[in-house]
Amino acid sequence: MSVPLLEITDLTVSFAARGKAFQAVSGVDLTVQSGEVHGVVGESGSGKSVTMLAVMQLLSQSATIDGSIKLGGQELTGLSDRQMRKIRGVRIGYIFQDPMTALNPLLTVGEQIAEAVRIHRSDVSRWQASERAVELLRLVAIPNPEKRADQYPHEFSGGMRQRAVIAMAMANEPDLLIADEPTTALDVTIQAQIMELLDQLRREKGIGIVLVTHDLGVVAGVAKSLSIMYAGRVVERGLVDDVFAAPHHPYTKGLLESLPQMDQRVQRLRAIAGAPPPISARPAGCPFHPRCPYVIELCHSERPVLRKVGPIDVACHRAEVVAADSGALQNA
Ligand SMILES: Nc1ncnc2c1ncn2[C@@H]1O[C@H](COP(=O)(O)OP(=O)(O)OP(=O)(O)O)[C@@H](O)[C@H]1O
Repeated sequence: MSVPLLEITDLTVSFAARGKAFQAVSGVDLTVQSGEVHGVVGESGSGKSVTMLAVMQLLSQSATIDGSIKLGGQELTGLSDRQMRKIRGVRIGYIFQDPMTALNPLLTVGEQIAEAVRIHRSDVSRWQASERAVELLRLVAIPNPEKRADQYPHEFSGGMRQRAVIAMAMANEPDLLIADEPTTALDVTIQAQIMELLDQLRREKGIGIVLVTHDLGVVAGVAKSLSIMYAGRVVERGLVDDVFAAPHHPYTKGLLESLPQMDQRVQRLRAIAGAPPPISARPAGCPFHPRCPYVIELCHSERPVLRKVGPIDVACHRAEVVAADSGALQNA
């Protein structure tokens, strides 16, 4: 097998507060291959963004990173700021949640994309960069890109703005695109169009994409593999088809059951009761145990580690029972 595009091994990120260190992310392993979309899914506070910001080395000074992060085999932890600048925006493109924070309201969209090109390429003239901006707007299927390049962000709709941000992230033909909740602020139809665009970039450019989201439904159509995060850890991972066919972790099963489905037989959606724990108060044993319908005594004291059950890696003492229930539901 070729070298993975992104290989995170045993990543732990801690934040210092009031003289103590709290782990936001603990022992995370994550692998993304070129040409695939990998979904990273979990509720707010599960550590998705912290993991991705660790890859970009954009975490605050109070963060300590342990473990290994390799891009195409090259270790990123320990690189200087100067070295990381050559990786950010060039080999890795990052799409933030809210396009308005990524766009400067005072510059035209074309100027901003051109700037993203020129910041890393001193050999590109102003004129060439403007041409490239138009080309990139065309790549992300913005109609009439020559005219659109001269407009300001407020003249774009929400979906168009997100396309412009994707164009900016693609400016230097990165190998990896990290999309952090790229469709949260958009309505469902536009969401689907943005997902289609990301999938098209994957197919045409062969890039790897990490799609960060709290919504399992978003990854369903576009990701090949996924990691489910809870309380700073990966609790389940595998191919999307396998996980959807029979989730092995009660948390994943809960996320799936709270999704609206087209062929809805169960009329009422079930949300997972309770809330994820804050980093300062993560429970002993399995971090999900206070919310888990499958909880047994063991879960209070012993934290389950990821293990292989069928085609899936899962961190749950009761994975076999959960999988059997999930499979039974599918076949009902
Ligand atoms: N700079 C920081 N200092 C202290 N704690 C932090 C810092 N940044 C993040 N955290 C904590 O780390 C945990 C994980 O946060 P993270 O933003 O990665 O979650 P997330 O899964 O991406 O959620 P969301 O979907 O809300 O962005 C949270 O409990 C958060 O409060």
